[in-house]
Amino acid sequence: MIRFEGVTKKYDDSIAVDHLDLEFPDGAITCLVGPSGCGKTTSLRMINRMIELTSGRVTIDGRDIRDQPAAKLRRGIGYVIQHAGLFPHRTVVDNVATVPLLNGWDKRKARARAHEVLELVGLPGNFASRYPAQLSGGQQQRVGVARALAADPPIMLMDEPFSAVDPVVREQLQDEFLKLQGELGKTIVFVTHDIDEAIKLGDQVAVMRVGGRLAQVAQPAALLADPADDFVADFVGRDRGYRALSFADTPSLPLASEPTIELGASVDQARAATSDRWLLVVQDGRPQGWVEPARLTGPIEADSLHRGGTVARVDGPLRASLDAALSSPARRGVLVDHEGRLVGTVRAHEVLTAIEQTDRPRSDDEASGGIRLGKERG
Ligand SMILES: Nc1ncnc2c1ncn2[C@@H]1O[C@H](COP(=O)(O)OP(=O)(O)OP(=O)(O)O)[C@@H](O)[C@H]1O
Repeated sequence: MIRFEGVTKKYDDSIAVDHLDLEFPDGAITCLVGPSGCGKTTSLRMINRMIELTSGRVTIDGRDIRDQPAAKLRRGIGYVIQHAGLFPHRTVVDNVATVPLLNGWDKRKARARAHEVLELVGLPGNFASRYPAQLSGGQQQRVGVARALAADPPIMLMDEPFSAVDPVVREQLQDEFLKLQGELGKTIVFVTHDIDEAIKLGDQVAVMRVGGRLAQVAQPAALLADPADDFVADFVGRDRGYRALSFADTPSLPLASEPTIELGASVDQARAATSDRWLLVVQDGRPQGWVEPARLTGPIEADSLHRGGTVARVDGPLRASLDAALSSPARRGVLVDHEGRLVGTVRAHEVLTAIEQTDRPRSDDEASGGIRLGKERG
């Protein structure tokens, strides 16, 4: 457990972090989020003593971080930054082997470990001998994460690690990161200015305000349901009610059975299957997309499908079901089981009725028993 007690950082004429009291539980991701200049990076860097605090105390497992040399402290703390910060003249494998080598491992063992963690972050063998410039932004970030993991530190500090890549890659990196964390269970401090990222990744989210003060720390669902004040409410955004649905499991929705047609079926078969404008196409029971039978000119092929519309897991969050209903050209949201097989369809108003009947996320979780780890993620 990392603990901040009255931690303050002053520069000549300004306060970057002001009496911060905060706990970062073991095995959990704590996101520090807030507007530019609110002291997120300063807080993060005080943990590995890249920045020395002015007053207060930071402890790791009860031990003051100033009780040991900074270099030794840092060996137990991985550090990932925006743009990865890789050494441009070293190959990927040598970049990743850096910390194990510094820790005194022999070269062969360090490289073997580097290959192992590269595999973990989804960069198989042939990437190892490339140079950073020969990788995409997303791949460079993966190398950055691999490098931080190489010495298997219990703590990882991550400073906007995914913010320099495009939104699609970012989402992919976030998903992979959550999966990896599910296996590794590190204690992670994750700085971001993006509240959506904080809510998606954090087991707990600490919102900071300019002046380096803590505005609120809570689990994501509680933060959305019950922001402490106007600043937090504004920061988490006006659509927070909708986003809170990510944490509400789908109660039993009134599912309708949906007529379907197999991919490859003829025009006549499609027209006979429904009198509705839209018909759902499946392959081995798995929804593929919608067609309009009246417009078909030949057998149903993959590229004649209207692919608009998401599918949602029947046991997933309400937000996904609502998305599925709203994005479907047929206005019927497609729900599938854990293997992607069609279970039925639901309409938006039926999801909204279910939402009306759902309890709002509780905001007093912390008070009633500490933070809950390994929450379901929506
Ligand atoms: N070396 C320094 N000297 C003086 N002031 C500094 C120094 N480093 C940071 N600051 C100030 O401390 C405050 C907090 O900076 P910090 O980088 O921690 O913010 P941040 O929340 O990480 O911002 P951003 O999201 O823009 O990176 C800012 O007002 C910044 O200008």
